[in-house]
Amino acid sequence: MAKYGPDVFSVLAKQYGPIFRFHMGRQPLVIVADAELCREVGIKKFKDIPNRSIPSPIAASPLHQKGLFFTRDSRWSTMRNTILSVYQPSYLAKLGDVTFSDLSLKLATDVIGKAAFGVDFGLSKPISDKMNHHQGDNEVQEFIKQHIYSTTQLKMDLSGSVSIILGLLVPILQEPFHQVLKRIPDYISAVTYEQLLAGSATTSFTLSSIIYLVACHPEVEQKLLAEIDAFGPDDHIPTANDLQKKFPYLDQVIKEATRCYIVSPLVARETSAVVEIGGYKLPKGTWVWLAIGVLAKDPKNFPEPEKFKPERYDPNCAEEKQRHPYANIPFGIGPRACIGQKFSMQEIKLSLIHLYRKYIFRHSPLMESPLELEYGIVLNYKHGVKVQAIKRK
Ligand code: HEM
Repeated sequence: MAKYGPDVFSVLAKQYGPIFRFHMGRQPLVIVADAELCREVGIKKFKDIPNRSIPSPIAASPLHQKGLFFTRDSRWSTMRNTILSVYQPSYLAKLGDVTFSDLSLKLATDVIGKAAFGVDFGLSKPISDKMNHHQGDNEVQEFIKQHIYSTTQLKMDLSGSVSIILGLLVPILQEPFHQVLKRIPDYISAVTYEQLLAGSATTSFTLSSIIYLVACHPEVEQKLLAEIDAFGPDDHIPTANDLQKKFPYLDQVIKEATRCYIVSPLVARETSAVVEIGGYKLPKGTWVWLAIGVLAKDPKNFPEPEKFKPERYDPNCAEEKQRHPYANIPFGIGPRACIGQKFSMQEIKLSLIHLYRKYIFRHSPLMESPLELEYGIVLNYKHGVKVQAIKRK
């Protein structure tokens, strides 16, 4: 099998069309790579395909199966409603000011730490502050260190055989995860840990993508800085409402960056009854994987899909008006979509506003070009996004 890398589903979609069937061993699997069909799966047929089915080190842990990702039906909906209340925009406003650090994973982990656990991990504080900061239990610090290690070091090998390509992990890579999960009952439940897992690597990847893309598009940078500067002086902190309404260009930049670098190229479901999608009758127990990474690069909806053009999301632009509403769904689709969407959008906006008020960024000569990606728990930058920060004014 050729070495495909993260674009494996684009290659398969070109070969087999927007919906194609597979078997993984005896497990029937359907891959969907078209906006309209994804809508059908996500909304119309949701009742028939409620739970996830991507094999992963997370799914392998019996403890984690108690979390939101892998529970079903009424238990899932009770849990989800409880958790959702934490991630309302007004809740983030109450958390106060967040300072961006060059390590966005630490920043994102800190923010979730405060929101989900009410604990200040202090990861993104300068070292001098950390010395004075109440660190609490050493074991908690050790747990967080392991968490950061697991989120960055776990790899899915997408260049191996089909079964590996389709998401199975080399068992040895599961070990760091098991180490982390073993510690959880002492501190927090599986559900809260899930928030940390789902909310840190994803948000950090998106922040890094934006910094990377804006740094090599001076016209975008100029427009973005103008919008941020026009909001007011540096000590004028935007409210939740300001973030939603007063930064339309920043919105476009974030949407376009999540399209160019989609953090989770696959979204998964499993049929719990016979169901018909796109003319196929799928038996109960079929895995349905939505290849949302392929959608995001579909030239029908995004002409010149490889180009970074935030203006394509301008509400007045013809491209935006004609586009299928589910053409780019980086947070998934339907009742089972990401619970942290609004929360992470606010977190990303607030971080970027703070950041661009003080700095602009240029690519470091130490960074490879083009950037190399790899699969971890979600998509990740293989060698990181390396930039030089230049102080403004
Ligand atoms: C840029 C940031 C993020 C991206 C791109 C992202 C993406 C996703 C995607 C694609 C899914 C699967 C949706 C589906 O199956 O239809 C998902 C689910 C989920 N996300 Fe996020 N996510 C982000 C941030 C967050 C944050 C900050 C949190 C927590 C605070 C979070 C918590 C969750 C949870 C708990 C689920 C499972 C929901 C369920 O099964 O009902 N995510 N996310």
